[in-house]
Amino acid sequence: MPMLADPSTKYVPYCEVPFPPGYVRKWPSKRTTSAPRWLSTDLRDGNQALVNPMSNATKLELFKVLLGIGFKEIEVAYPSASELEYQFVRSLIENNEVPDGVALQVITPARPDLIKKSIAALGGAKHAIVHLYNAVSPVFREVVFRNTKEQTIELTLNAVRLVRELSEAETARSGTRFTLNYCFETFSQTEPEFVVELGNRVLEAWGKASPEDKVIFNLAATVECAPSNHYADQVEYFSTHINQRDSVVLSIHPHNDRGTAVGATELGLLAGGDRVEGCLLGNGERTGNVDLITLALNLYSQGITPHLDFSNLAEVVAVVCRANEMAVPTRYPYAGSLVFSAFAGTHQDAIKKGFDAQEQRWRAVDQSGEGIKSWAMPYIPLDPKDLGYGYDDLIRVSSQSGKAGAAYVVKQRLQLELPRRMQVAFYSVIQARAEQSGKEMSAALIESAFKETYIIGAKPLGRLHLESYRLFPGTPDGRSSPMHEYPDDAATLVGTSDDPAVLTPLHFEGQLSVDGKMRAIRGAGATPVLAIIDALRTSLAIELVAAEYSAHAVGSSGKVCSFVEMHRAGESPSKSGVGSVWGVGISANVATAKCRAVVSAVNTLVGSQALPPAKKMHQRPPTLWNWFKNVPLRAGHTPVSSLAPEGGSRVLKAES
Ligand SMILES: CC(=O)SCCNC(=O)CCNC(=O)[C@H](O)C(C)(C)COP(=O)(O)OP(=O)(O)OC[C@H]1O[C@@H](n2cnc3c(N)ncnc32)[C@H](O)[C@@H]1OP(=O)(O)O
Ligand SMILES: CC(C)C(=O)C(=O)O
Ligand SMILES: [Mg+2]
Repeated sequence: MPMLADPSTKYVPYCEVPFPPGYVRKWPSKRTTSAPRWLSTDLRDGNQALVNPMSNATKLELFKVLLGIGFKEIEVAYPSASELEYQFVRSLIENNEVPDGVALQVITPARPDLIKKSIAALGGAKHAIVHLYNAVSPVFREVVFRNTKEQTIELTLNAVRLVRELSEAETARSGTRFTLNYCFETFSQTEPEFVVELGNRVLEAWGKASPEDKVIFNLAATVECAPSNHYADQVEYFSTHINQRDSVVLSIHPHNDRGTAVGATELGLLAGGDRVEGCLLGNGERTGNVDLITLALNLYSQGITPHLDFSNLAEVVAVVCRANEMAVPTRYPYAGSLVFSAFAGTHQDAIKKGFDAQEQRWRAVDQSGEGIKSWAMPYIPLDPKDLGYGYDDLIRVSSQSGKAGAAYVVKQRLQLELPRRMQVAFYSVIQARAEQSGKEMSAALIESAFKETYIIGAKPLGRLHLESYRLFPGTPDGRSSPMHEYPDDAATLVGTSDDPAVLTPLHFEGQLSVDGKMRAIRGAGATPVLAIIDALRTSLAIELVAAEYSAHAVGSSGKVCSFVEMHRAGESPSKSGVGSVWGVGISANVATAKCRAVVSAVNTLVGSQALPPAKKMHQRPPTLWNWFKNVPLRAGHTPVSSLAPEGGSRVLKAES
């Protein structure tokens, strides 16, 4: 059957709440400033909707999780539904499973036999809440109960009187304190004036509501049939018309048929609701009850303590899913596996910038001792760490991602802060691989792509590999110059001492493996970078230019990472970096990091290009090399820099 061209021929919209003309609603201008009372009905409303209701062992496990989260009111059963349900309540009481300060709630329909059974189940509890319900809307009155309004009131009051009588007898017998929670089932579809009339009659029949011993009225949106503002109007109407308002608690019990149970609850609380009944992850009949996790964390992210602890949300989710044989959609608020992950490039860029800025802000707070370390993160409303998640999955890279995403992963995994132009270059590597595979580039894949691209690793990966080297001041014939230490490593960190003007000319000699064959290279320059470039130019017959250079310490590892952007002489790269390549070098020694970075870049530059054979002069160890090998180290003098492949040194102890 096709959908109707005019659905109004079939569906009747909701009726307005009968506020007097000119009435100014209070709820729209209110603001939530504290958490409501919470009632978990996972073990009743949630359980009754399951394909396979929970065993009592599972119910007990979930009950303990609910206690751990901090619930003080828990609806544990529908004791008249089955012997198992009844026994569950008895076992909680008899086995002392209920801590002080926690109230057990059970539900019962307004039928004498079932009320009796329910109250009997509660005997011996410290604090019990009898949740009595009957549906009151026109369609239920007419179709299900075939009752007039008066008969509906009569049915309700008889049940209330019976609850009072039996509960008082039980109090006398076992000392259990009882509270009445009367539920207008289908409240949200019932005439507001009738609900108020019925509520006032319930208060009369109960006869003992007081500010110290309040009656709870459950305003159930048994079926969500209208927008959330309408529910708020209904709650405000009830809240402002019911007698003895200071002696009643308004409980909000929304279902999610229109997908707006959370919004309805939040507005219902503004409108006068004091207490919320719902389930973890919104389990329950049809589209479920309102989700208490979402509600609590919505409050939390507004700086309001919910008095519910979800600091290990994944564990709670696992238990709830197992108990209910359900799965959480990946996009589910707070609990879904993807809700703290960004795939889209602009989101990743904003998050990366957000973290950088936040780090600075928080450092300033630490240093000054003033202000708060407030969370202000683009796209992420709540710190995932507060829920027990890490930041590992925050940025996930696919072909929809941009440079910032890959750069973030490199920073997370390798503690390397890529220069902006290098981010662009590395992004093109990742983009190509992502497009080729059509799949996500996991953090591990990004890390290995980075290492492959920039030839970082324990084993020589590229065609060129610097096996060992010496840097020393003076020229190749400067054997008369005494060896001395290169200016303090720390001073070379940001490249200022790479200024040729302030440095003594340096000579570079090294052993370079080219396509697996070792050759000696040498050159001279005002800085380590220029000196090794000169050596490579001579040996490989490539005119090279270093365009951009930077370095930073690698976390607290004691190592330094150098980045160098290079291109062939005569080819100037575009602003976006087309025409240049990047190299990366990491070492405890700054000069070594620089040399490695240059070799890393040159590896990419040469690609598969044929390289000239080693020049004869380099096929034997150069004179100066021999001189170095034989000269005894003078006390207080150490080699300027030396490098060997990780895992062993050919010549001198490695400093890498
Ligand atoms: C919106 C909610 O979540 S309400 C809670 C719903 N939860 C459950 O129903 C789970 C447990 N329920 C059960 O185990 C059973 O339905 C029982 C034990 C309560 C009743 O079982 P039965 O006696 O076999 O009745 P059954 O469920 O078939 O029908 C309900 C009867 O109770 C009446 N009824 C329904 N709700 C109520 C109520 N709140 N108060 C009084 N009578 C009610 C119906 O009109 C119907 O009466 P009828 O037989 O005279 O026509
Ligand atoms: C019976 C009540 C409490 C209920 O679960 C509902 O109306 O949804
Ligand atoms: Mg319900």
